[in-house]
Amino acid sequence: MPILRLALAQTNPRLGDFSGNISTIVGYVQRAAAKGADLVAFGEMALTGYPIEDLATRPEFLHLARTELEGLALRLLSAGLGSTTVVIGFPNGPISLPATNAAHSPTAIAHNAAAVIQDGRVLGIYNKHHLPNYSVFDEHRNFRPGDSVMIVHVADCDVAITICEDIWRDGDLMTSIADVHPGLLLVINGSPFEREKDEVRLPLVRRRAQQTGAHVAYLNLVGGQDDLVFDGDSFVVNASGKLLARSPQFVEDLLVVDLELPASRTNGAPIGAGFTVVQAGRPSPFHVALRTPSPVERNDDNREQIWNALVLGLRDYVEKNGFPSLILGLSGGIDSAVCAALAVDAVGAERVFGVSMPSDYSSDHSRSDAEDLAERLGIDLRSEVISDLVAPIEAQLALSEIAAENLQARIRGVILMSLSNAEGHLVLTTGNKTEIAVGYSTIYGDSVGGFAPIRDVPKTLVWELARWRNEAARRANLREPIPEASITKPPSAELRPGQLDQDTLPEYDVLDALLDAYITKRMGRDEVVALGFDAFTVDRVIALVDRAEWKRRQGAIGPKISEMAFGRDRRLPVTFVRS
Ligand SMILES: Nc1ncnc2c1ncn2[C@@H]1O[C@H](COP(=O)(O)OP(=O)(O)OC[C@H]2O[C@@H]([n+]3cccc(C(=O)O)c3)[C@H](O)[C@@H]2O)[C@@H](O)[C@H]1O
Ligand SMILES: Nc1ncnc2c1ncn2[C@@H]1O[C@H](COP(=O)(O)OP(=O)(O)OP(=O)(O)O)[C@@H](O)[C@H]1O
Ligand SMILES: NC(=O)CC[C@H](N)C(=O)O
Repeated sequence: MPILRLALAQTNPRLGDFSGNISTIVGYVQRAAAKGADLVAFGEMALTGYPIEDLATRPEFLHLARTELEGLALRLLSAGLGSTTVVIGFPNGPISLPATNAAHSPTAIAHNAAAVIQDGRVLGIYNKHHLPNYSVFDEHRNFRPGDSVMIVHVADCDVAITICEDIWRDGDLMTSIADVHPGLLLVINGSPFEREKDEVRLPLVRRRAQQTGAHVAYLNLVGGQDDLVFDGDSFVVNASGKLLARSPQFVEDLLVVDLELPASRTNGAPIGAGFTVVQAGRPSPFHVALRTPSPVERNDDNREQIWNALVLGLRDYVEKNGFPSLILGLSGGIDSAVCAALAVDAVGAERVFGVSMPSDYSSDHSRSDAEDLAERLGIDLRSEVISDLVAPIEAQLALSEIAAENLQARIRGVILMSLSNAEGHLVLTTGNKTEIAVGYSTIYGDSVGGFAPIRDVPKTLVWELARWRNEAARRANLREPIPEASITKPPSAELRPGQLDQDTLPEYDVLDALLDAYITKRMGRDEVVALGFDAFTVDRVIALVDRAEWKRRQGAIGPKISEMAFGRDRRLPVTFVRS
């Protein structure tokens, strides 16, 4: 049986940075070729970054992508890497610019595609069949579906190529692939992280292996792109679904494996309508057997995965947008403490700046806990007392009650944005998913900021993550980054004397369970009540959630970690009458 030496390049592209992405790609092909790989695969849209959204409707962008793809093929050839077969995701648009500007056309003009490159040329292109159009995906808006099945003949083996959503759907594509009996099904992905999604992907891939009788190589992107985090976690299973090799999550990686596959049935010759067969590899030279690495030991602790996803999402937002540093208000509470710890893990303590902004109602511990946090994290902390800034506005406008309370949060927002303008920091807004759900924040106040690291993290999970992060530090014999007092104190906005969150909101464990039913599980009011929640509380919470939609529309983006994040995942009208 022939042996295919397969390399999966789990890269972190920067969207639109063709020259940076191509340098990375050439580097990975070089490393893979040095290990004798016959085939090197890159992720979905690894050339451009993913998702490209409406850039897929811009002819100039598509034309540039095509030119860069052809340039990559020539660059690989001139670097002596021409004989290695490369599969890479890119947007496949019209080769020449149309006379009229197709960006104004309502019809998609491009395919979400994978190119097969060898000997300085693009040998073939596979266009994704199944375009996801749910959750965060809008691929029917931006792409046309493909209709041909692709088999690449390489190293005496047949390799079927698919892209991400293709393997999530039963039907003709999977059946057609099974009929050809390829040795390997290669699926290149841009599959965003969600907690527990790995528990869906692996069984799905195993099922496809058994259905097609082929080994399956699942290759994912890694990195943060706006509100999405790609976790990598690429892996290979054999035809019975046994896990052979696996890349780590949340870092770039090159996974090289030897796969003993059935000999090619196509021999690179055409096999009929609906199929594209690409003759790529020459018979592979004699391989010195490779010791396939045993699959990376996975720590299935959900909290660790979520923490790492949040860190990567924040780091890549900062680095890919070129921010030198981060700034956030430190109240001594748990949300700002967790955001600060994430920030330090993402970019290092020297690039994180905290501001304590006490008011007349701030407790002593709000200051001392913020100081303790800053000291533990090794970050800069300055103090800006807000009382003298609040007083004249409050007096001039004769503000009282909620208007006066919110003014304090707004003055803090002004301070943070002013320091951002003056010193160049990106402002982090510290709102968690629970508060964002019920609108428990001051618009243009504590919701001010450019990135929201925990916007998809419910309050009860914020506490769990804080405990996990401290445990991780203890296990490594390091100092716990988050003061215990910030974890155990009752949450308070401290906008009036003695204010507690629970004066206004149900207990957080009840509230989070209720929100999970209404938001994540999309249950109706009666279904939520039937779960055992008090009907009055259900009505009140649902009303708060629905009424806060306008605030969410204006909120900063942040990493998605759940199956139902606010934003692209959950799109509801602002103006509507609830019946
Ligand atoms: N549909 C809609 N479209 C456009 N605008 C709409 C609107 N509905 C209300 N508005 C506007 O919204 C304003 C009210 O919103 P906003 O000014 O935010 O104020 P509001 O939501 O009334 O009050 C903020 C709440 O958040 C709490 N808070 C504040 C700060 C921090 C924390 C914390 O613990 O982290 C909690 C605070 O205790 C209070 O309960 C109205 O004056 C109105 O102008
Ligand atoms: N005294 C303060 N000094 C600095 N920042 C503050 C202060 N009070 C509030 N903030 C900022 O406003 C955000 C909202 O804080 P608030 O205390 O109102 O509620 P919270 O949602 O419980 O947050 P936290 O758990 O961080 O206290 C804080 O996370 C912090 O960034
Ligand atoms: N890019 C895609 O096609 C992704 C869709 C797929 N179901 C996933 O999230 O893994």
